Amino acid sequence: MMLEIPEVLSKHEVRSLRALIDAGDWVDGNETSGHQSRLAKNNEQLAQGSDAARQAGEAVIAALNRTPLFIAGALPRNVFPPLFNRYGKGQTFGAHVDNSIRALAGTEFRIRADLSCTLFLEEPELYEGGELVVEDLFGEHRVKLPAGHAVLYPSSSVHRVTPVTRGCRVASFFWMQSMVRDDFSREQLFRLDTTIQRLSAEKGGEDRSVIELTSLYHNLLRRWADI
Ligand SMILES: O=C(O)CCC(=O)C(=O)O
Ligand SMILES: [Fe+2]
Repeated sequence: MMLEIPEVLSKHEVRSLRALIDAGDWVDGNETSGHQSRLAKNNEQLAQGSDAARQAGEAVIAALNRTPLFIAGALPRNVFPPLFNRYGKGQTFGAHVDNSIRALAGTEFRIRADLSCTLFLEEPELYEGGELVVEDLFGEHRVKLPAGHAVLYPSSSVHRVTPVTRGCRVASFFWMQSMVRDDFSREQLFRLDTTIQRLSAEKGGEDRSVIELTSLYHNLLRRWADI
């Protein structure tokens, strides 16, 4: 499932985050690449482990944690510390698949990447190109969102970023392990969750159907979740 998540960050928060990361140290993006994606990747990344990256990453995590749509769609178990990238004119990231396992060098922390996320940090009218293109059985999905908005997509998908031909695309990107590993099951839970919320707004939380569906939601989550 692909899911757009609007307004993870307000415009004001985007500006503060940009001030922080723009002043940081940027290095060749291949620092975090797997073997195959190294061939396809041509961008820059905020130096991993730098103060700016750590502080900015914490701000992104805090914003995600207060975004109900993110929690409902991702059912996150562990989020890899967010990274930051930018693509100037001519830069691109060709078709690749994200590594299945992500480890944080020098620590015990590692996750199975179930979901990938791009949080856009530049307004779309300020650069040309730089679309995230995610492939699935239904075709190609092109995504370019306002600054502060994010998209979640399965880490199992082949995806790419089209060449930037004007301006500079800036984003935060990261991977997460979900409590529900299977993309199909997670999507059914998300659809059930949003239906319950809609029904509950119409009929109130005490409505018998709302109670039954909520029970179904939690019983399926109980069955499928690893925590
Ligand atoms: O820049 C993006 O939106 C995606 C980056 C990406 O696919 C990756 O780093 O694996
Ligand atoms: Fe990727």
